[in-house]
Amino acid sequence: MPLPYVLLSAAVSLDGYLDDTGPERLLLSSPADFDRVDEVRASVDAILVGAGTIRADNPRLLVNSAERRAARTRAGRSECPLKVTVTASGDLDPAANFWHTGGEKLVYTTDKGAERASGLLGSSADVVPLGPDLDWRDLLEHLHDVRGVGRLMVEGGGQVHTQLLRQGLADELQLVLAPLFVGDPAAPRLFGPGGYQGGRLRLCDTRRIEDVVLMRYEPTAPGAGPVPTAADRHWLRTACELAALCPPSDTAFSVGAVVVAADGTELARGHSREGADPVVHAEEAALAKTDPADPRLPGATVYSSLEPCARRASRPAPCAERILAAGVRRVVTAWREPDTFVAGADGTGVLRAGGAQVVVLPELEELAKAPNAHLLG
Ligand SMILES: NC(=O)C1=CN([C@@H]2O[C@H](COP(=O)(O)OP(=O)(O)OC[C@H]3O[C@@H](n4cnc5c(N)ncnc54)[C@H](OP(=O)(O)O)[C@@H]3O)[C@@H](O)[C@H]2O)C=CC1
Ligand SMILES: Nc1c(N[C@@H]2O[C@H](COP(=O)(O)O)[C@@H](O)[C@H]2O)[nH]c(=O)[nH]c1=O
Repeated sequence: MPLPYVLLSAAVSLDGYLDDTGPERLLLSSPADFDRVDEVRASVDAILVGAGTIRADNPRLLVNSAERRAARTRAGRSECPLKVTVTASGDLDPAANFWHTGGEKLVYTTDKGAERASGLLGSSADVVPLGPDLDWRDLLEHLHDVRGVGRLMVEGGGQVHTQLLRQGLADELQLVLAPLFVGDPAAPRLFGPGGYQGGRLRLCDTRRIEDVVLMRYEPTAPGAGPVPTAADRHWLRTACELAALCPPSDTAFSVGAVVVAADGTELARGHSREGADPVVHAEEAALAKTDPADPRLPGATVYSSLEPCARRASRPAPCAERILAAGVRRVVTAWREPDTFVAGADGTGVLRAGGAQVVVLPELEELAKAPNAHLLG
């Protein structure tokens, strides 16, 4: 199911704290950085904070620039993004600024929390119970499907950021490092203890903004099971984009593939008809660049814009078999093979019979098909 693009935004001290324990919100960003945050707010459909941040900061979470609000209105959007919070207790102060500024407000909670939140807030917000416990994926699906949110900015606090990152639901982290120390172990930290992705995140961008530094990171570690993560979507999109590099053909699909280790390290990438080989397939080209003895292959994921082939005339081994032979046991793809060249090709079936897991992301199917439009009639 498609989910919103989830952008985590936070500012931290040099010792990793989000705030101090004083009554006022600690300003970690510089003035120009707060303006950057305002620009990001103006670009999104919704902003989410945890109930802890509403209690601690009493935020308004508005687009502060009149020009940016006007630009949103001109584009047919609401002046300010939808404001969203999460609570299990339902214990929300009805006098908080959150409810009395900006446009629509939405509270995600549990069945139990909903009674309390609805009683306290009345008509100030839509209260949506998500069952006995709050599942983040359900929340994001609801935001996407019911509220039409394509891009979500999450402005903390630490509990919320930690859960979204650990559950593989964050597409991007925009982190600002501020040149000051908090030094109080009772203060809230950005990320709490627990299991995170192995390996390193990808550093996409850094920017000096007055005396703070903005770092943009993307999680890279593939998901571990049948449920796709934000990193899975990222890598599959990369595979789909690689297909644009294929020399054109009227007799074969244009496909891109990437092989990624469990810690998010890219092992190889390839595309159809790469180099001087007029018949090579994307997965075959990518796997040819890996070392068959690489101990990371059994834990790796192959991303392929089109389902790996099950039969082919041009070479003895189809890609589904090559993937199994390489020891890879997880494949993520956007598009099941149509009957255009091979009737009833079922690479997914071959892979599953060989013990590999195949995850299909239909939301990227159109992107995978785009360089093949001339073949699809
Ligand atoms: N420097 C920065 O960029 C930022 C700093 N901050 C700081 O962070 C601090 C607040 O962070 P923190 O204390 O971690 O609080 P959070 O804002 O992360 O909110 C935590 C609360 O959200 C609700 N919640 C979280 N996860 C779930 C779930 N899975 N199901 C249901 N409800 C859930 C709970 O509410 P309930 O208790 O009602 O059940 C929980 O207590 C403040 O001091 C604030 O100033 C915040 C944002 C940005
Ligand atoms: N302190 C801090 C942030 N805090 C965030 O800003 C929110 C308040 O925004 P507003 O309602 O516009 O005043 C607050 O609830 C929290 O999410 N953000 C940052 O980029 N940098 C900072 O240093």
